[in-house]
Amino acid sequence: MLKVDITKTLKHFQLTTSFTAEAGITGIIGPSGCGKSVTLQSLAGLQTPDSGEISLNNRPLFHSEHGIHVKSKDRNIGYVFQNYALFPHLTVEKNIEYGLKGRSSLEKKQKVSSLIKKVQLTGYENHYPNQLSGGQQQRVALARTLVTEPDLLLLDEPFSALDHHVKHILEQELVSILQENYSGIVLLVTHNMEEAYRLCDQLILYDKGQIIQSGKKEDVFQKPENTAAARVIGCKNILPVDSITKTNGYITCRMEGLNVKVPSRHVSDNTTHIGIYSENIAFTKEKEDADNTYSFTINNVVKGIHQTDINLRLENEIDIIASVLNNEVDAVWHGEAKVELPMSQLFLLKTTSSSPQG
Ligand SMILES: Nc1ncnc2c1ncn2[C@@H]1O[C@H](COP(=O)(O)OP(=O)(O)OP(=O)(O)O)[C@@H](O)[C@H]1O
Repeated sequence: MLKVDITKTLKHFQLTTSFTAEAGITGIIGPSGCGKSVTLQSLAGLQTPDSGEISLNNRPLFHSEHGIHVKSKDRNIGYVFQNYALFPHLTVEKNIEYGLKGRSSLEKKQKVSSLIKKVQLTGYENHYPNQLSGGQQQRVALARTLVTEPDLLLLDEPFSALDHHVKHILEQELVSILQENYSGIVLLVTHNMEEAYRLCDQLILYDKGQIIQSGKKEDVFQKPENTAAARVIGCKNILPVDSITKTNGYITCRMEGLNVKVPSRHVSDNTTHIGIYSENIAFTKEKEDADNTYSFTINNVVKGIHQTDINLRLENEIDIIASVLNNEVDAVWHGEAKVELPMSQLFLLKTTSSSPQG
């Protein structure tokens, strides 16, 4: 198990992070510059926290009070960087072999050739990095790390340098390479929500150097707890609540004169906002006076390849964004539909100290 509890003063804020991670893929997600890479670098021993402790499988790697700071090379942690950082003057084989310095020639040969097979680079042993595609370079970087049999594998935006169309394939490749060849702990840094959801088991959400939520990925995406977490996971509608009334079985949130009903099991004393994914907003003709159903006008429409974002103004002048499939846009535009905020899709949020109001 990895245990982390560290602080480090950065340029614009203090990184204060405390979490544990077990075997499987744990994703660290958050906006650009929120401290994700500094966290990985601190684990790898490339940056030194100001205080706190880090241990891996009960072995202390860093402890500010006990003066422990295990050198980077002695931590048994593998690190795959954003740009793979392969040695340009070394062949695929030599790049992978690099991590095995000091081992016998026979061991090196066996381990390298086994890894080359596993990451499907047979035939490329004598190629140089600039003769490989982005995906092949990524596999060399992964092989170079896995060959050292690390206890912890750090992946910092491993897909950011790749074209969109190969990303999906390589993601699945990465998952199957890891499933077949690695049983340790993986920390994956990304700011791509879809990627995080597809690849990770557990998630840690960051904002300005703080953990704002963590847990099983399904829970984090389905039940964001605060406005900052909702923003990080890509919720486009985070609406301020003026007051809350509890009634039997549900609560009523008042927003600028509009009543929104929410199941009471979600209630929390310090709720400040309601959130709903734009994809979960519904349009309805039948339920004229149904709960959470409102008239609207359309402010503007942004058409994507498959999906359109419709910026709506509700009857009380609150603006929300609804995402609909392109072939459903006409029905919304020309119909006499009302917009519905389905009760089961709403979540109540509190404001965290690190998240801006509104
Ligand atoms: N040693 C350091 N001392 C002070 N500030 C630092 C140090 N290292 C990094 N920073 C700053 O800390 C902030 C967080 O950087 P970090 O690279 O961890 O962000 P990130 O979340 O990984 O961002 P991105 O997603 O863009 O890679 C940045 O403003 C960076 O300039």
